Amino acid sequence: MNYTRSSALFVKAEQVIPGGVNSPVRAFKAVGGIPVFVKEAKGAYLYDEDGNRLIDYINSWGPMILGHAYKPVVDAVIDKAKKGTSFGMPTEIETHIAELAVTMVPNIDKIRFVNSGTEACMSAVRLARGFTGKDKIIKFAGCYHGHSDSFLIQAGSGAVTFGAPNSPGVTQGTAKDTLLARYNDIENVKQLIDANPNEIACIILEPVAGNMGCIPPKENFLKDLRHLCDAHNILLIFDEVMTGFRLAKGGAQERFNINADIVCFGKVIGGGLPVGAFAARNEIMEHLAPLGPVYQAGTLSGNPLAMAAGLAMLREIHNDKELFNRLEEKTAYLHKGIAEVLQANNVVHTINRVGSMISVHFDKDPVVDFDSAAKGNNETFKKFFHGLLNEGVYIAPSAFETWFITDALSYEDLDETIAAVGVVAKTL
Ligand SMILES: Cc1ncc(COP(=O)(O)O)c(C=O)c1O
Ligand SMILES: NCC(=O)CCC(=O)O
Repeated sequence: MNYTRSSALFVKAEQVIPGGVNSPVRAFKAVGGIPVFVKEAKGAYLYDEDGNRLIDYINSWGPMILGHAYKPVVDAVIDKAKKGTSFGMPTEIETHIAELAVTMVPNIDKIRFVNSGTEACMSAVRLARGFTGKDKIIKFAGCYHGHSDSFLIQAGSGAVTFGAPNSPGVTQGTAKDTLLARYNDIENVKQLIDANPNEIACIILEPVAGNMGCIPPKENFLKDLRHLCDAHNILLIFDEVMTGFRLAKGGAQERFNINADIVCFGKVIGGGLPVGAFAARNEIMEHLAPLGPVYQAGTLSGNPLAMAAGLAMLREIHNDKELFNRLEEKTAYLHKGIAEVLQANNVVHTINRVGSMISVHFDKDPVVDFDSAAKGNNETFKKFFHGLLNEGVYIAPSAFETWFITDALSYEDLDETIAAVGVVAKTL
């Protein structure tokens, strides 16, 4: 593989963009080397500026569940763009996507659209505080809820990849209201609740963690959190920015049959355009401006292009009865294939998978929380990453990320990927 043009473009970008990237996870700092510059993408493939074809397992970090440049989504955006790109006034399409989302997702009456997952989670916590009249929140080490101040406390994803899970710039005043728990450890959550009686507004979590690799919730973890929240007048917030419209039509709530009080969305709901959303029952959403006193706003919120992309995407997902089965089967096939070749080459590993989220960890022990994820051998991961890139397979340049499987992947693509892992495994 030749990356001459990517290298040249990166040098130029570094002159005018910090680190040459507009989001840190795109940099290759944790694995070394030069980020690949994309020229275009179609279906399961990226085509970079040097003319390389890569099988894509990042998929824009989740949104492209049906593949890149998916025709119904692209057509909807082109059609809308011709009619004006932003009005700052209500449009009918906002109601259409809201109606569809409320139909697909359990236990929500109303949904408010914003521009990113960060905004969705930030607003959801403000709403929970406004609704309960309490200040503190519980979050889990290794979970990532975007880059707003309250969440950059032992945050996962790029924050941990680059060694700043507690970012400078977050004030002590803000940090003291975020209590930190261990993922999958219900006793730890109980201790925090007991130590802060009547002070906790909400517990926010990724119902399947995807920002420290993929970590499934242990049996009963979500159910026990639900019971604790009910017993202590705490709102349960599911951050479904990754899992929403990916693990099932109704996301993790449907898949695990647990109701959250507020649900956050991003990624898939925008079809690849900048969209986030948060949703809840009427009783909670009535506290939001202009109905209630909790303020939240946005010049570009509900933007017509973003709503057109999101609506086209949700319609496809809603109408395709077999989509989630296909995704599950493809991901299970990949899981089995990778496990076999790593085992055959005596590479110590653990693979986690839920639905179409999967991650490979270079450690023999189960990966169930942040500490066990951080134990993975990063030197092996670096070789694995670069080895796969050299074979034309693009995974996230960090061990603290999940792979996202797209329906555009064929079984030939999966076989090619497994063969590439086989080649790389010999070098680990
Ligand atoms: C679970 C989760 N929540 C929130 C976010 C923040 O979303 P965004 O990057 O759109 O701000 C992300 C990813 O970025 C995420 O994975
Ligand atoms: N796990 C990483 C993400 O989901 C977000 C990507 C970004 O921050 O650019």
